[in-house]
Amino acid sequence: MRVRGLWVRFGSVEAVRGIDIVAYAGRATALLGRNGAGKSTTMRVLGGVIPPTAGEVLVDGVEVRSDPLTVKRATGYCPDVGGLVPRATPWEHLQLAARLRRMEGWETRAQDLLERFELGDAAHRVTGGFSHGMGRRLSVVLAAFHQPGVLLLDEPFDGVDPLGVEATQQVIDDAKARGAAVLVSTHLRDLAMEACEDALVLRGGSTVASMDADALVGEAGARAYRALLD
Ligand SMILES: Nc1ncnc2c1ncn2[C@@H]1O[C@H](COP(=O)(O)OP(=O)(O)OP(=O)(O)O)[C@@H](O)[C@H]1O
Repeated sequence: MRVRGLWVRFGSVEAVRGIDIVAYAGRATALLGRNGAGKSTTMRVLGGVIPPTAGEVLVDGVEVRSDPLTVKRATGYCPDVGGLVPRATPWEHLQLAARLRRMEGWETRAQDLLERFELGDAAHRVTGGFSHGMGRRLSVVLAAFHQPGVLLLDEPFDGVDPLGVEATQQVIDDAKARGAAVLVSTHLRDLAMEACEDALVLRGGSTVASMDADALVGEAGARAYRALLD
């Protein structure tokens, strides 16, 4: 996936100001930055939820504005908030996703993913009654379900317990192993550095650093990251 000069404006607010991203097959990139830096807005454009004001987003050589449906098919997107139907169960969410994508034999994978995320017992409970962490876990399951070529996870670890974090890391590893490009937006630098090879730091809608994730590991990484935020 390649993003060139992405610009997103909401009225007078310039949420994203000319970001470039290259996400490689089989690798994960962490999207970091303070509140309001433009991470979720970037993810929303890549997930096909909002159009870019300017710039180019290419997924497998297809431009999002000219063919948004193909790009949506190729991506799996876990939004930072929302995305779940309160009156539907996890199983119904997966069933709908499978039908829309004409997936054959989806039931085994659905069951396996729900169990990996310890949602097996809740498979037939409406999501309106879910805790925050359960909702996050289901959103990751839904993003990864159809084994997309681009996996977009916006705050996947937020409020998720250690077993859920482990399952999410596993989903990221599986996606990389089958050659997907993964983008993870998060405030949890340590977890991001465990899962990602590359890191991109945003500030005020622009990229302030693009680096090897190793550079942001541990105490030295925390200091380096802090310095980029000021
Ligand atoms: N729909 C919208 N209308 C107006 N302004 C918006 C809209 N969505 C985002 N913004 C603004 O765009 C900027 C970037 O927001 P965004 O949600 O992308 O940041 P973020 O890096 O994801 O922050 P956080 O870490 O708090 O989730 C902020 O100033 C925000 O107020």
